[in-house]
Amino acid sequence: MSETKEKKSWFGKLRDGLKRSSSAISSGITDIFTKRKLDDDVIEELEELLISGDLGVTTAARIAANIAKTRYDKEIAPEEIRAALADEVAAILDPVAIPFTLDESRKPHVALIVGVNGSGKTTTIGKFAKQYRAAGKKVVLAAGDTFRAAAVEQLQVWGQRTGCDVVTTKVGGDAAGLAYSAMEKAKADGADLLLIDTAGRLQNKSDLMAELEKVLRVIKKLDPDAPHSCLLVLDATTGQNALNQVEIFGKVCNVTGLVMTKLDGTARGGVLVAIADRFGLPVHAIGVGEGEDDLQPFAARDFARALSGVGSL
Ligand SMILES: Nc1nc2c(ncn2[C@@H]2O[C@H](COP(=O)(O)OP(=O)(O)OP(=O)(O)O)[C@@H](O)[C@H]2O)c(=O)[nH]1
Repeated sequence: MSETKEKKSWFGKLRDGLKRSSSAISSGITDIFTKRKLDDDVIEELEELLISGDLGVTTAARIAANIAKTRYDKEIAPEEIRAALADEVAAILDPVAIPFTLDESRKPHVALIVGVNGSGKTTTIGKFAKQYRAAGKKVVLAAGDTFRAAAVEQLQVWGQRTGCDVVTTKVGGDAAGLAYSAMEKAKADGADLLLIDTAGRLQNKSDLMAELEKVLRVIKKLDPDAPHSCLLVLDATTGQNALNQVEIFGKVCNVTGLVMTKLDGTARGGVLVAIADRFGLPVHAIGVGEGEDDLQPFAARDFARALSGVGSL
């Protein structure tokens, strides 16, 4: 496939995935801006539209004000507003669109994957494993969500599918001990990347903190610089709650980057803009489906255009 065709199909997929997020914003813009001058009422309506699209109160207000700056008191076509919105959103997202990179000097590069239950951690690990295996890297997976037998099995399936060894322990086993064994194995095998799955139990915060802290302590015994990455996986469908998750996990571990999953079929994709604006953490990748190829590097401008409904009419 040519590069342009590949890019186009990826943009098409992103646009389709974000359809529910973008159609409300896009048709809302048409409703607000058809045959009306951009005055204070219109600015307020635009702001409300962006808030309902999960962009967050502060971010929505700033974007609406920026768009109004050079257009006040003029009749503006909806397409121009959509394009201006895409520019504003891209300006927020551009600085955080940073791909996940493997530190080749580490053997292994240790990445801890955190996030609440069901956010898509295991699936994301599988998708990353596939990408790095395809690039010829040796990858080891650690089934650190020892509480759920299904989570361990799910990771084993990904291991088989991608040709990666999976380190497991018995159900209910010690997650920190498991992480230690996985690191020993990854080191002995000369692995390039160790992806450690963790249990996500936000409803029981103190337990979660204690367990993650223990995992971190134990990993550092084998490599004081590890984990070299701590990736927080966020489920886009949780909307504004994702902001709390960034705060809570940020208190437990030094989150180095974000992956946002389930951007397909949610109307809440705008939350990524609110998160980028508030925390400025790198967004490495986004998930737009359950399949193994549905994890894509985060492309700020494409996302901004898809979310704003540019090019979809
Ligand atoms: N539509 C869609 N589904 C996804 C995506 N990523 C993950 N899923 C699905 O979300 C569900 C939960 O994903 P998991 O990877 O099991 O989530 P987890 O965070 O490991 O969950 P626990 O093991 O319960 O902590 C699964 O059914 C996945 O197939 C995505 O980008 N889009």
